[in-house]
Amino acid sequence: MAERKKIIIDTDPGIDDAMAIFLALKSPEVEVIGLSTIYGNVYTTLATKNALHLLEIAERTDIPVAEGSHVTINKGTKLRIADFVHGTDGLGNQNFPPPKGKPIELSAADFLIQQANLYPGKVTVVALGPLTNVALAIQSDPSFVKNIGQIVLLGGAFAVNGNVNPAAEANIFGDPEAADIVFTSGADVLAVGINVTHQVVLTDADRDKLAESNGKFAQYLNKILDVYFSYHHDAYSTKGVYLHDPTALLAAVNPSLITCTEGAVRVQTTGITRGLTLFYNKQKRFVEVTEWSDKPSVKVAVTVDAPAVVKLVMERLTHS
Ligand SMILES: O=c1[nH]cnc2c1ncn2[C@@H]1O[C@H](CO)[C@@H](O)[C@H]1O
Repeated sequence: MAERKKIIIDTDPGIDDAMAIFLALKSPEVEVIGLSTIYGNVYTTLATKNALHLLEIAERTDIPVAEGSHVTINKGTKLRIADFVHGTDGLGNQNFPPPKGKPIELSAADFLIQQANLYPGKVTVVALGPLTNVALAIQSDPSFVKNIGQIVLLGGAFAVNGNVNPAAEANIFGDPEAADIVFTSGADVLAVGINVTHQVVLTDADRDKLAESNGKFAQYLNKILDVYFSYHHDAYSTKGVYLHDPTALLAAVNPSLITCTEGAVRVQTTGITRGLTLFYNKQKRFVEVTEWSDKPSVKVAVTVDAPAVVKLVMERLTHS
């Protein structure tokens, strides 16, 4: 059997994060070597508690959790927390007991650096929240960009409206400066934006199937999904929920589920379009030097085999 891809999930759990984490643990193609935490759907302290809790539910307390930044890369403390999407506890207002485990001593950024150094070119970071930890790793270790295998990130709204406002998607909006550092770093980056994840819908009928399954993960997710479904029913006119984090995770597990284009991405950091991701396809040679001119290319997902993603999510989460 081929060597399993080592992944670290940088996460802000979060209902769809919980799905992605369980999915990763049920994916034989990958080995989860750690979770690192970040604010976004919840504050970082709660993200760490939730990450530990989810590993306890999965009986995988052998996997280390590294706590990430509590502030943005520019030390900003006015964070935008999406508790209205995930519940105040981030996990569908279920009042789970606190986890028994503790995070490791290393910070998330130092953990990412350590693991990239330990397995050069072999570690994929699947970043499911704002990109502060990844940007900190890039800033504090000049060899991180070379040592990290790939950064697969859920973020951006490429040529479509955002979900925070018409310009910005939530993870990029959470720390636009960090996102711009990651996109322009020269690392092997694959961005999966909401232009793609909005095509991947878990329907009410799928959820009924989860409810009927005796699987441990299916039962757990069925409970926490209520809040996520209500939010989607209110905010969008879809009959179901968007599978943001599971889609990004599966793009890392099996890249053939998506197609990509390549070019330079910059992030707007000021004004009413703060958090906007702007992709340049490098087709036209502009007369002027632009803010994109000398920037390395990244991959941006453009299509997804949505039925295949939903099928994998259902299969792997029901048979547990
Ligand atoms: O309307 C929203 N506002 C803020 N965050 C959202 C919204 N919808 C989903 N997410 C969360 O942000 C990421 C995708 O952008 C996902 O992690 C999702 O859970």
